Amino acid sequence: MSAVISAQNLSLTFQTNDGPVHALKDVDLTIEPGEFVSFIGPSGCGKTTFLRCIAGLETPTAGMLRVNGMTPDEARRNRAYGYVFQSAGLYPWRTIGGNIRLPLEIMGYAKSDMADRVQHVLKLVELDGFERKFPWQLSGGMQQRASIARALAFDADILLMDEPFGALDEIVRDHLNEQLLKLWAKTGKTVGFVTHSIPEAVYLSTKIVVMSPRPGRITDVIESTLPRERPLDLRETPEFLALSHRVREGLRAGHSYD
Ligand SMILES: Nc1ncnc2c1ncn2[C@@H]1O[C@H](COP(=O)(O)OP(=O)(O)OP(=O)(O)O)[C@@H](O)[C@H]1O
Repeated sequence: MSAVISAQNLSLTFQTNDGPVHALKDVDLTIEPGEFVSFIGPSGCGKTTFLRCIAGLETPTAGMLRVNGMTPDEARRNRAYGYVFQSAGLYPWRTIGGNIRLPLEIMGYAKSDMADRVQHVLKLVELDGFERKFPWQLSGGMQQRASIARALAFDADILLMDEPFGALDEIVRDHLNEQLLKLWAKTGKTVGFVTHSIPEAVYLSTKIVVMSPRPGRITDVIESTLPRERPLDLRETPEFLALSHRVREGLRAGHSYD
């Protein structure tokens, strides 16, 4: 099986007025098809920068990065991924259906195909019936689901998600975590997911990447031992707590508390 994402000695240094910022240093990581990989670490450890490198939105200063065997730039032009941001980023003057359709319109999909795709992804995120609503008529959690639907609409096999549920309350977040796992099981996508939450990372992932800042680097890669089927109460099991403990220890070791 060939890797979906493969990074070797990947570094990215930003030149700023205050001198160089080592956002990523010697990052090595392989992500296989169908994995759900979370990136967790304190602010500034390079989580977003790494996701943006995968997406071809930042250019690494050293090392090798391949996405579906291509350079990130080629992969981006091949529409290899859908990207979900922290804020849903829906256009308020477009309906939910109109927002999901927008990338498809830009890519030149046929009208009937677009209509089918919109229906299909709305169903996947359990928003069927909301096509004609405007974003401001939906709750924060529903808006985030609509933005996931938009990222799914064009069949990219990679889903990159940058703290998509960070701004939501815990109960809504729990629900969306459950839904996301179901969606992942149904679609078989490879997911890269940035979070600050240990329970979220452990609950969702097949692999947890712990990162540390200054320079931004990977300090631990944890293969999950949890089953793929994950009811929410799995979070109270000893196995879940042991994984959480390992993530917390990793974060503690790399944290400077300033
Ligand atoms: N365009 C840029 N120019 C200069 N420095 C940048 C730029 N983008 C990011 N950085 C710096 O690179 C480092 C890594 O940033 P990044 O946003 O990837 O961290 P993060 O782990 O995602 O943080 P957070 O959890 O706060 O989102 C930080 O020190 C940040 O200030």
